[in-house]
Amino acid sequence: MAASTQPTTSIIPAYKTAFLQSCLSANVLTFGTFTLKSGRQSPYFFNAGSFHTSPLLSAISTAYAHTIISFLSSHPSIPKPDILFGPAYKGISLACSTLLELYRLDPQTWSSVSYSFNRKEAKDHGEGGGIVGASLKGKNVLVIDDVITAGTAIRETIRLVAKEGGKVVGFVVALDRVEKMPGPREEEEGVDDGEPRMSALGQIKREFGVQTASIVTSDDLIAVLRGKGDEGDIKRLEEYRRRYLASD
Ligand SMILES: O=P(O)(O)OC[C@H]1O[C@H](OP(=O)(O)OP(=O)(O)O)[C@H](O)[C@@H]1O
Ligand SMILES: O=C(O)c1cc(=O)[nH]c(=O)[nH]1
Repeated sequence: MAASTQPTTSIIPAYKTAFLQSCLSANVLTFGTFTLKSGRQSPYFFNAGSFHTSPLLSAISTAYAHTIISFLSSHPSIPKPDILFGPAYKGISLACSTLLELYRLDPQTWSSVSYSFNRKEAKDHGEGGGIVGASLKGKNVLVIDDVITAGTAIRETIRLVAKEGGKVVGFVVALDRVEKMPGPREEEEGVDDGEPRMSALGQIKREFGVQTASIVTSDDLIAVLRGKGDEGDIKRLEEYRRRYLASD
């Protein structure tokens, strides 16, 4: 039989399209000059805090829940998580609302899973300590966060979970900015040396053996923005991406 000459089309899952639409309606992407956690100056910023109404919170947690379910089913070696952990601050509401959505979709699997998050400042009265929700001791922890850029936050979280006696078994973000890891010069002086480097997400996989997934990447966001956003904003975004785009 002759090979088909039809171009192959990839099917985008409905939850991903719905999530991208809700990113547009929530104006989750803003343009300007933003100093990131890594110190990079970015012309765009993904603000997960924009998902602050019930329909938007439901849209983002539905997208996380479907991503997590397909992530776990495509990585059968990942042990069943005991905890969904959301790093402060933005991870907090995301972990809580996503756990509810996972329970709604599959109560049998998710009813025994707890949420947990850290305090940025430890509390020295009442229950005290730096963790709110379930204890991490001896637990398999699935981390969910809003965005990954240079990977500083997930490294801090892996260290924190280990200090609390748990083990990070997976990491899921809404947006992978697909940016390269900072080199030594960037870490010391904040200056990019122009060398190609692996993405923060790829490096986390390689260094810690932690499997990762994202709902969308910056490519997906740019694709939906094209033709809708301001030309100058998109041009600056693309210039920035050319500079920091990861090699993997
Ligand atoms: O991959 P990275 O370079 O670490 O950047 C991404 C991290 O930066 C932000 O955290 P931040 O602590 O700034 O924000 P928040 O308190 O608003 O959650 C964001 O929520 C990610 O956790
Ligand atoms: O790298 C960051 O700090 C960062 C980037 C981004 O797009 N959104 C965000 O909340 N933080």
